[in-house]
Amino acid sequence: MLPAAPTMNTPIIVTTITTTRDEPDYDSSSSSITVPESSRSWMTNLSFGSRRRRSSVSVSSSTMESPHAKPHKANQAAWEAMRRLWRDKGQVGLDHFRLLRRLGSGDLGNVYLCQIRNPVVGLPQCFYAMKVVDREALAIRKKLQRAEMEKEILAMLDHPFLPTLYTEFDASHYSCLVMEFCPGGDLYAARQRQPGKRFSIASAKFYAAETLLALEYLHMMGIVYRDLKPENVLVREDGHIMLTDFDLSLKCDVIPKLLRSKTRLERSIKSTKRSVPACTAPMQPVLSCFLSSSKKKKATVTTVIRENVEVEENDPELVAEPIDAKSKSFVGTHEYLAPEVILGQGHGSAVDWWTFGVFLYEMLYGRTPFKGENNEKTLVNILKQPLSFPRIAVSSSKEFEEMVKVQDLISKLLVKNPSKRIGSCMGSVEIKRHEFFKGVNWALIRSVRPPEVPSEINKIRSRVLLPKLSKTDSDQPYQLRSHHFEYF
Ligand SMILES: Nc1ncnc2c1ncn2[C@@H]1O[C@H](COP(=O)(O)OP(=O)(O)OP(=O)(O)O)[C@@H](O)[C@H]1O
Repeated sequence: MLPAAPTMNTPIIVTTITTTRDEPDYDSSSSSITVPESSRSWMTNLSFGSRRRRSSVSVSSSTMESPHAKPHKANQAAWEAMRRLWRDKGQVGLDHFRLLRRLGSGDLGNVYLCQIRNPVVGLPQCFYAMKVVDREALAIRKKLQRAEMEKEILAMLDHPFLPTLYTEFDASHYSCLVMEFCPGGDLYAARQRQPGKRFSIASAKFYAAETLLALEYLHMMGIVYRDLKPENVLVREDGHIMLTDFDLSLKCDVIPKLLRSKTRLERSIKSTKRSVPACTAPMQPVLSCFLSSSKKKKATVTTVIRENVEVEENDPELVAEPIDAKSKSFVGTHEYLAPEVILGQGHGSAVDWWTFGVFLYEMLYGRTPFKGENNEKTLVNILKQPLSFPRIAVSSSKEFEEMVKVQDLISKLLVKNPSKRIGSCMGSVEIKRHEFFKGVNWALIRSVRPPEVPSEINKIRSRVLLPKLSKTDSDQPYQLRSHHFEYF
């Protein structure tokens, strides 16, 4: 039977019992939890097995003392300002920041726009996004470990399309995470602004390509994201994307593999007999360059070569996909849930390729593929309904060809059986090779001009016209209490 489906604006009460492993510790004390609806996101987890407690990562010491820990950000003014603040003050706390506006609220806490209180001489005044979570409140709601998992994951990340955690500290019973600020809103809002509330194929391809690279990196780090949707893809100042919100992510071990194309020997064997699938890699490297900084050793790839296999490699490919990850948690957003998540039979990294298909579909068609009249019907549709595409007008034969290609890719992503889904075997490599992405320069995509660069007006709006912190704000649960407003 399907789990109880929540309706909009009502709390979700779910009483599913299952066992999990590799979970970031959700509530295990009760078989029934109430999850307030937050945006379109919801989550339930009911873990009764043994769970590993994860210790919180001290970003303050790991990243700030070592500015090279985030090489992609090393030249950023925002990073440099934070590094100098740390160096000058010896530690960073809430009173070093001026909180300007509330940017948004989620299930775990509030996110504020902020600046360093005393500008660092010689550097531009930078904006930051500070996520503030009330640890005491989260502990009562059995969600503290979700917040800790998010912090742990954020501390690991160093990628152009993922958030940088500049610093973190505690203030009383609040945990504060200082991250990159994205002034361009999210892709859900951006889609609403498009003609017909749909992105053009070119725009969808751009956003999908950048999102794919972010997911690829996460998988290499052993992180199954599990909550892809346009609302979680933010737009940076330069128009490129930043995937955010890691509180539903699953962190697990990943053993990277180096796949090579067929050798002469294998090709001759194949001509007489069907060979093994490509994902049964004959070589298994131990890769350390993708490990978190705390585990980082030398960035080396050691290749273990299977005996009796001819060593002639043509363009070997690295595949680091947490294929063996297994979770039975019921997490995600209704319209984006993968069939295996709904069935509770255990899911792994292939859920991200399913959600990637839904994401691509929504960007192009302005709605998700299996949406029903209510959440329960949506879940039934996901399990039973065949995929279909609405007819939309195309203006040229080139656009028609592109539409055929993207539909083919979506059809391969939205395969209900996860083991037959594109990406489930070799991860992002398979998807990047699809005809739809032909011509995408993956290495230089950061230099491509994005479909929309948030205009100066938008930037000013998001900085100046966002709702001011009000009495109502201060009265809401899980916010900084009034005596903390002196910091604003
Ligand atoms: N770096 C950022 N720059 C700008 N706005 C942000 C940033 N991070 C978060 N926000 C805004 O704050 C809102 C809440 O943030 P976030 O989704 O991280 O909170 P959450 O508690 O994890 O939410 P959820 O309930 O979806 O899990 C987002 O919807 C977004 O609008």
